[in-house]
Amino acid sequence: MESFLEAWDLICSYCRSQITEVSYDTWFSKLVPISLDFEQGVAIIQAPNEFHKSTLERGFHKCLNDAVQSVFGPGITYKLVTPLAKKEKERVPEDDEYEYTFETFIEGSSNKFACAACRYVAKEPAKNYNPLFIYGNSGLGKTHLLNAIGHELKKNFPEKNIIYVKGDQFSNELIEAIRTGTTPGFREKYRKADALLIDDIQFIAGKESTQEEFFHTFNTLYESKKQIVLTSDRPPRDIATLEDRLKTRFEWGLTADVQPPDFETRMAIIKRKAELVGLTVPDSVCEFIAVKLKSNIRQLEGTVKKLKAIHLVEGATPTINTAQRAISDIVNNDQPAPVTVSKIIEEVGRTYGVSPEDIKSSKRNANVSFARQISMYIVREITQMPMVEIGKEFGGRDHSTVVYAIQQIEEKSLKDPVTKATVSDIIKNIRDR
Ligand SMILES: Nc1ncnc2c1ncn2[C@@H]1O[C@H](COP(=O)(O)OP(=O)(O)OP(=O)(O)O)[C@@H](O)[C@H]1O
Repeated sequence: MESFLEAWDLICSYCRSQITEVSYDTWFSKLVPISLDFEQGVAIIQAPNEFHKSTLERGFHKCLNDAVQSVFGPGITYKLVTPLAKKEKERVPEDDEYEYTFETFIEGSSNKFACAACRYVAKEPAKNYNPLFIYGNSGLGKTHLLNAIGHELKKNFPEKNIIYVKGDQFSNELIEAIRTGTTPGFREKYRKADALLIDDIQFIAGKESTQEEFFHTFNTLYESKKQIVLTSDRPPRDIATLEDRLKTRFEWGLTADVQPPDFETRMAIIKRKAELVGLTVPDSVCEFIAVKLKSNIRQLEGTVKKLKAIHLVEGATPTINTAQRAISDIVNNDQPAPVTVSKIIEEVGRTYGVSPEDIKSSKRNANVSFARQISMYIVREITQMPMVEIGKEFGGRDHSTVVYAIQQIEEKSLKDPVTKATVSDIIKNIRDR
């Protein structure tokens, strides 16, 4: 027997003989053998999701364990893992995951300036570059750099209180604090930070109370000489619905951008990522990937991980062919998820502090009606759905209500630049997510 994949057929046959066909098809047919570690005595098997994994562990542990031992002998057990969620927001360390530190960050001309600024801030917080504002397109390393600052600050100043938070998480926490009457606690938490690192600050734009709260948090921290680092997909002046007083403040310190990496940097990243997952990739294959994927480091990394998975399952050394396969998988998986009406309603609701249920309800309070009209307008704008269908999505409303709502927003956008900018920001947020 040459590979885990061949042994896997035997494990499957064993399981099939122990349980019903329906159970087998439902729970076992979607499992993927990942690797076998004789030293640790464990066979790693991938389940499609957490629900699948826990059902197997609860209901079929004995069957799977017996199957693994009948093939590999006693002493070998199994471990179920699930794939990492796409564009995962909270980092979950996995076996082949590495920390987001300066050591694992590859520098090149496209990010040299931003990286130097981050290193400086981690060494000399709140000295010269406060706030530090890093911006650039998706997948170019902003989150990585922000976390690297966090790690380094912790190392250099273990006693300091360093807070890392996403822009939308800050906003959600504030909404929850207002709902539960715990805003003093919320304020205290953020205003007591020695360094506040906020990822994707653009998500607070257009949200009135979040911006108001953040304005005061910013002032308190800035005046008491605490470091603030922000990341965004755009420079402050291009965040349309960000209040002017925040835009100005964000530009008080240093603004640095990260650009797509050049060829040499892409090559270095591919090689380093391969090294980190313990995979040898021939130079010709690295070059092939670097020529194909130019604008997103997340995709470079995904391709290397995919090559590693192919290597583990098929035992194949990476070739141009396998790289081609890995790239098309990654690029296809990286396509944005289709925009749904619920996603639009959710984003509008978040911006205006109205719940999605209220937007779809028959409530007529001014703020709810306005959020509903905006939602209808954006649904039409993004999906081009027929008016009748849009009406159905909003609690079975008549198509004339939708026509009226769209007219209202069109007129208001012409007269009121804030509405216009808010709508375009919401659309951008929805498309970027
Ligand atoms: N210069 C680099 N060296 C090594 N790894 C990098 C580099 N740039 C990005 N990466 C890796 O690429 C992946 C995506 O990077 P990251 O999440 O930091 O991007 P981002 O700019 O924050 O994207 P988004 O705006 O979509 O959140 C991460 O796994 C990160 O480690």
